[in-house]
Amino acid sequence: MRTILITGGAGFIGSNLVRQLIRTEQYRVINVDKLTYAGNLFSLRDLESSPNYTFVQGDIGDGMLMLDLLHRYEVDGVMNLAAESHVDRSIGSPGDFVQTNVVGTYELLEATREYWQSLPEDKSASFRFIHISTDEVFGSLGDEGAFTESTPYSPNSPYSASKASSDHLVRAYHETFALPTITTHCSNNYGPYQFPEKLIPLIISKAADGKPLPVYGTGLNVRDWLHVEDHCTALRLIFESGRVGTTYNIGGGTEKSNLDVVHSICDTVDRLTSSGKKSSDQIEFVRDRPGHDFRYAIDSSKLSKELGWHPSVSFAEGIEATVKWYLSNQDWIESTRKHGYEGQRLGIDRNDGDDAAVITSSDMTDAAPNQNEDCTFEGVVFNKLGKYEDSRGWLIELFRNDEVPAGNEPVMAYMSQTLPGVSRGPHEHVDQSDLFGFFGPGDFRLYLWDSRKDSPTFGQRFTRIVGATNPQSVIVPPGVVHAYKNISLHPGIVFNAPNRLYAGHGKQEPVDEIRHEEADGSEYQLIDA
Ligand SMILES: Cc1cn([C@H]2C[C@H](O)[C@@H](COP(=O)(O)OP(=O)(O)O[C@H]3O[C@H](C)C(=O)[C@H](O)[C@H]3O)O2)c(=O)[nH]c1=O
Repeated sequence: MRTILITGGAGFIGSNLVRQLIRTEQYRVINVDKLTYAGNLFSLRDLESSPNYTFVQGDIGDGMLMLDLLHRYEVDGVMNLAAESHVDRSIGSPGDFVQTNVVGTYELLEATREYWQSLPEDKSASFRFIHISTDEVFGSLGDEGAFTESTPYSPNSPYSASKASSDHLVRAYHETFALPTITTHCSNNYGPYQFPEKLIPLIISKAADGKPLPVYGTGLNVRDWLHVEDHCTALRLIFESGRVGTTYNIGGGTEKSNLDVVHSICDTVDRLTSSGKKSSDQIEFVRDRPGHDFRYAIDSSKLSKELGWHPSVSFAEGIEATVKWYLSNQDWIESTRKHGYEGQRLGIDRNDGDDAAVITSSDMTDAAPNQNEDCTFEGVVFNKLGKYEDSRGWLIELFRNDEVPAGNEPVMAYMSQTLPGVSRGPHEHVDQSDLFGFFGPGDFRLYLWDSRKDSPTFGQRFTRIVGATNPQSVIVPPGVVHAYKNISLHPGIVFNAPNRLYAGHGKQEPVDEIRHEEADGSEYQLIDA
């Protein structure tokens, strides 16, 4: 039995690979994963009791930990799947990609080199370092042709540039130190356990929930779809018999335009849910991804000739099984939400430079149906916050007492930071009105409920996305229950200037707050739509 250290084994491809390797009963797997937003131990709960499976939480950038694990478990090979992998996120926060994909791979290579050089000859000869990369390092194709192993690198996104950099490091460690490395380049994977920010799981979830289906640009961009199970089989074969110092392309041989993929998903969702609706009516063409590669296609003939690998799952079977899996694994989808991602658009040009999660107007409609409607609750006043920018930075006027409606003039001010996915409230005040400022960093979903029995809008709810992408102030009068949740990927800031002192003069009086957070069966639930 060989022991493999899999990095990123709690991610999409990683967790499928861990499961496949354990199933063969020929491997012991040490899974080291940092558990970022995309790493999910829920994906591997069926393996928790397996004697051949060990999980360690850790970062590939922690070279000491990597070295310790390699020695402690007497590892026979490394398969490096730890990576930041979402192109849209790399537009908002390229630094995370450089850190994990470039610096992390370097630290892992260094630890592996030191360990490998300490091995006895027989063990060092059979040792392998497999680096899992992407076809995106080759850039974009026109209408014709396919990427081969000799296609020159031409990465277009911070994501693909960071993967290309890591590929070069891996190659250099082979050329310079003779570390037995192999690099693989795969096309777009799909299948179970894929984080629902990627096209296929995103569209399945939104189609099933009756939400708008965002298609970037014209929808004519082409991807070559590879079922994750086929990808993992190829990785296993390459680990066992691949030629050291070379690279292998792994593609599904299934080129499809994004629009075709979305239509296939819609048809499958409609058939499987027997809803009688036509999900494709929900398709919305939205602003294109910056630097959007037009077409990817992979020539896997080297892998087929040398190792006899061929994809075995057709797109028709694969998409049917994948849609079924997502429809019947709602608990897994829920488990991905704890880091605050709820299907919002990522990766549009940043408009104020402070947040990766940037939401377009179409997402706002999607996430909060009344985004563009006025709030009709008496006394609730929204105000768009203007940002004055110059070469030094920006300035926002949060309120002016010559503009604040009489009776709401602030007497104190404070700011709070709220972590991604975390909410504050719901609560209300008997006497106090709040004057909130949401201007970033962070985007918040603000919830208001009118609980004033004598109000014409009594019992109604209003939600709006406010913050970095939609800077707004809002006055919330007494009797209006309010809550907000940070729906972005970074800590967010909220300003508040109430018209009453917290706990009164000298903090000697009762706090004016009716809290509904803990109330059982409360009507004030933070439900998104
Ligand atoms: C999320 C989303 C995507 N798209 C388009 C953008 C692409 O043309 C296509 C697939 O997008 P996705 O982000 O799922 O995947 P790629 O950008 O092709 O990259 C993926 O495949 C390679 C190999 C990797 O290496 C990446 O790690 C992996 O994320 O659908 C939309 O039209 N709407 C959407 O909401």
